[in-house]
Amino acid sequence: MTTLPQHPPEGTGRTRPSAAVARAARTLAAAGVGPARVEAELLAAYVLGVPRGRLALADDLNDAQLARLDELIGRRAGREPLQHLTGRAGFRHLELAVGPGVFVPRPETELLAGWGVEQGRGRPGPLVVDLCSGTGAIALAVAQELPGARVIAVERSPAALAWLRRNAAERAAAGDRPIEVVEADVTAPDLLADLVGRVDVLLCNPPYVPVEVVVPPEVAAHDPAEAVFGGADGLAVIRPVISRAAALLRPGGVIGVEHDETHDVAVPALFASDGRFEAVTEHPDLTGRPRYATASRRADGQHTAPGPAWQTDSS
Ligand SMILES: C[S@@+](CC[C@H](N)C(=O)[O-])C[C@H]1O[C@@H](n2cnc3c(N)ncnc32)[C@H](O)[C@@H]1O
Repeated sequence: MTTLPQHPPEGTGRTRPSAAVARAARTLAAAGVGPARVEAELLAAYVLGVPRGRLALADDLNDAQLARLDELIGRRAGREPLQHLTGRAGFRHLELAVGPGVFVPRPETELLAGWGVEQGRGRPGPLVVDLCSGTGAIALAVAQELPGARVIAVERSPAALAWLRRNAAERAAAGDRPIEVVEADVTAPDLLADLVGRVDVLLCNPPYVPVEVVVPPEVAAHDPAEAVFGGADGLAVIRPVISRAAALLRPGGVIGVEHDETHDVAVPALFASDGRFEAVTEHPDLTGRPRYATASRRADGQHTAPGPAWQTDSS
């Protein structure tokens, strides 16, 4: 006969992970935070120091661990971002350090980074620039997935730069090719002056939410405003970035810019009307919402008359 292990009930110094997770999930669900079960599991796994997938096999929580989980669940119910509680955010194959003062990288941006990686393949020793780099998510993903690339990350915020430098150092210590960090305003007309006509792939996830838009509490209270809001129409950073990209890119070089889901016409139109780009394409994210626009610097390096045409990537 098989004897099942007996687990003591809560209040006796040990609590089964399943019981702790169930209670935590109820608290999060009541606060309207979610997916409650997933987040409860992630925080319980964090407290126990195990991967989420090993939670069912983990030891019971002792009183100190249970108290720690209760504290974290309370803060999450108060809308502190999950990634600030654990101090890490997953992005493609990376685990980045995050916290107050820096924008938490979002899953939808993984698509733009992946597009950049694909564009860099086949170009010998490509020069890749990540504007508005934040944690360095895009730059570091490219550096990891394109080991032959020279990658430059540009950021203005001192607080974000501290996280960016920390992540860059962590990844270099882990063996990835080091990236170069530049402190600069991406809207400056002379941005990266020594790279004019030399950049192969330029990627940018700028602040793009129109200032009047009401954002969720996690974003309003914990993402820096300068990382989120892009002026009255949301295009205040994108406009100068597109113009400067036309100077920085080599003929045939490419650019990808993430944008607000309401800008599926406005951003392609900015590329088309500049006259120095071709192959302007709008891309959806995994939920089907318009998410980023891409374009290629005209191979002849010349201007065209402003053109109206762009396409939508429906693949
Ligand atoms: C939406 S966050 C993107 C961060 C990161 N690239 C990512 O995808 O997670 C935008 C970033 O741009 C930075 N930023 C905003 N305006 C800037 C400017 N004019 N020059 C340089 N960086 C700027 C913010 O500090 C923030 O880190």
